[in-house]
Amino acid sequence: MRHETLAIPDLVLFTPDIHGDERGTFAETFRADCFEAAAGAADFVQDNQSWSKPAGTVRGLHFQIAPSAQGKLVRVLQGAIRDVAVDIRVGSETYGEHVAVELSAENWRQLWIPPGFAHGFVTLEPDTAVAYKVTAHYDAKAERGLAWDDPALGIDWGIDPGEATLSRKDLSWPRLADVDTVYFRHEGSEAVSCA
Ligand SMILES: Cc1cn([C@H]2C[C@H](O)[C@@H](COP(=O)(O)OP(=O)(O)O[C@H]3O[C@@H](C)C(=O)[C@@H](O)[C@H]3O)O2)c(=O)[nH]c1=O
Repeated sequence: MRHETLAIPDLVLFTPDIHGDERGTFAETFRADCFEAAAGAADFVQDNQSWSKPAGTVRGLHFQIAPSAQGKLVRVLQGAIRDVAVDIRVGSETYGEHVAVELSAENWRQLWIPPGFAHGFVTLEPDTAVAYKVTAHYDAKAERGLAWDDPALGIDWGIDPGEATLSRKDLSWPRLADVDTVYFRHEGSEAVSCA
């Protein structure tokens, strides 16, 4: 399992080693020891999976607030996504900035998004299945979101906004500047190397 930190260093991109033979492929998709060495300890308590029919489906931008704040380890089982994490930790040098990474069934990559980020993705292919582990249970009362097309966030989703497929809920989230509650504060953290 290889890993790299991204432009916002608390985000970690993992790439499993793929073993191929005449039958197909094998990969370790999660190693607690490697994860902890790269990103710090996390207690995953729930696995989620979504399937999106049309390409151009946008889910997000989502986060849960305390006491149900979630870290998420995201990967793609089928198809491809542009996965986006927005830093919403007040006091962070990268507050309001985001990282976008392509995750696909083909590249096997996984993105670790710790608590303190809003998360969303757009599907780049029809019939895309996304799986992710989370560090806190689903808590509908703690669900919050940001407008996916907030111009201040400057996210390039790679699609014509008129062609995006979104849930009604995801069309109603506020822009970041209109959120006047501090949900997360930045507390410095440091990624260490995976053995
Ligand atoms: C997220 C979630 C949803 N649900 C239910 C609520 C609802 O009836 C249905 C669909 O929920 P949503 O519309 O929120 O699903 P979705 O838009 O796919 O939500 C997900 O989006 C991505 C971007 C994330 O980051 C996730 O954490 C999660 O928020 O599933 C659960 O039962 N458990 C869960 O953990």
